[in-house]
Amino acid sequence: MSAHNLDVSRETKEKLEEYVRLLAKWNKSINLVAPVSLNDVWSRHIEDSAQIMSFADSNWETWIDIGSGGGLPGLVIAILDEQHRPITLVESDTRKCSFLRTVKRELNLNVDVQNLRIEHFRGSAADILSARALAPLDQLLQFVPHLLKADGKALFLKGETHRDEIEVAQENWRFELTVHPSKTHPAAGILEIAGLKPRES
Ligand SMILES: C[S@@+](CC[C@H](N)C(=O)[O-])C[C@H]1O[C@@H](n2cnc3c(N)ncnc32)[C@H](O)[C@@H]1O
Repeated sequence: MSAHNLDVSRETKEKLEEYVRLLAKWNKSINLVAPVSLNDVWSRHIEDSAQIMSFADSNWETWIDIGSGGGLPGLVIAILDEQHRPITLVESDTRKCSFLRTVKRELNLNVDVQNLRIEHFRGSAADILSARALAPLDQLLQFVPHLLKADGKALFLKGETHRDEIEVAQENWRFELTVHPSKTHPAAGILEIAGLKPRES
């Protein structure tokens, strides 16, 4: 897999390639991704992040990515979105935020990097909320009422435990759920969640 397998414009391919170059460069001093995963960076990280775009309604106006780390999926979405709509990246680690701001500047991306814990974020709710490798679903859902509009959609990239996580979360929450199989990991899934309500005890 390389940027050349993605069906995007030449300019977008060049931005993705520059992002991958910066990720590999900064990863020598900050643990943005597991070093070994860089051997397969296009499939493990870029394609994995990019696949969630097709689950977002095309008319979304604002997007929040929480626990962005090295920008996965938030920066990949910002690069791929040819309408350059605003994306907020919430990340508590200051050094990772320096990386996110460097990529923003170098690639001229419409992202707002918020260096704080999600619990302290006081910005407006968004149409789309995303997270990858951040926390179990039950914990992620606690952030949704503050960060997602009532008619918005959450897209969570989950690993092989997602079925168990859904069962636990359903004890506390009611929600509309679609599980999309991951294109990059056979046991992984993308959880598309809407209409979240706390379950009454
Ligand atoms: C396992 S990493 C995943 C990073 C990225 N999403 C990815 O898939 O590579 C989790 C990230 O969430 C950040 N994080 C953890 N708890 C957070 C919180 N409460 N608020 C904001 N960021 C948080 C960590 O600093 C870390 O960068």
